[in-house]
Amino acid sequence: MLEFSNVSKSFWTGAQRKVILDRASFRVEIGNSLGILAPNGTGKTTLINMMCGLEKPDEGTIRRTCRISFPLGFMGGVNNKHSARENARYIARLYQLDPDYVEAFCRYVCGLEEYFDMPVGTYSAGMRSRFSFALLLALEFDIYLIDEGMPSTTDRQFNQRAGSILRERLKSATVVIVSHQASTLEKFCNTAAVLQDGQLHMFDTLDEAKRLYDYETQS
Ligand SMILES: Nc1ncnc2c1ncn2[C@@H]1O[C@H](COP(=O)(O)OP(=O)(O)OP(=O)(O)O)[C@@H](O)[C@H]1O
Repeated sequence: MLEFSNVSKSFWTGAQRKVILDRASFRVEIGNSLGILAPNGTGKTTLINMMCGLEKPDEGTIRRTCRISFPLGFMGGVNNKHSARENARYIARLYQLDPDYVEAFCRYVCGLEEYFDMPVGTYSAGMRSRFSFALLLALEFDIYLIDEGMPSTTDRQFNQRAGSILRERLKSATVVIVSHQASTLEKFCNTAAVLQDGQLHMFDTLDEAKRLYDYETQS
């Protein structure tokens, strides 16, 4: 379970205070995937970062009673000077997993061939996103955090391989996706919310959330 209680977060821009969350309370239960709709620039990334602990709230408490992933695409834990192989083995040790397994899994999923043994700093953006996606799938979490949908890579084989592993994983895992468009949430979420003026409005269905979101973004 992931729980926000009276959480507030804002940024001072020099000219004004940008409010992201204003005493927001909500809970994500395991088995109940949540999609959050919010327009660009309103705080989706900040919210996801608070969920996994990359960003601290100004006030309130965030309780995590299960394994919560880093956001899909996050490369903060990856060292560019080291190869995917070295990074995969190092991160496996941090998570107390078998380095041989994590290395073999990532090598198979991301299909980087000889680049898997070359420094991550030499990778293209698409190769980096394949590696970070493979790493996320190798680590097994209870709740997966996804910012704006899947990484878009042009490698069809990778998309098929990673997509089918993710679909399998999501049968037993829970996902929180933040996006500015409802179509990204449709495939994965049972419940939905709209982030608006610092409040997270929760709905039982995506259709209900869409009605508020469409009304707000079109008015
Ligand atoms: N450290 C910071 N200092 C000041 N302002 C910040 C900081 N981090 C984020 N912001 C501002 O807070 C707002 C929300 O940022 P955030 O990246 O969470 O939004 P987002 O909804 O994910 O945006 P996008 O959809 O464009 O990716 C933006 O206006 C951003 O400029």
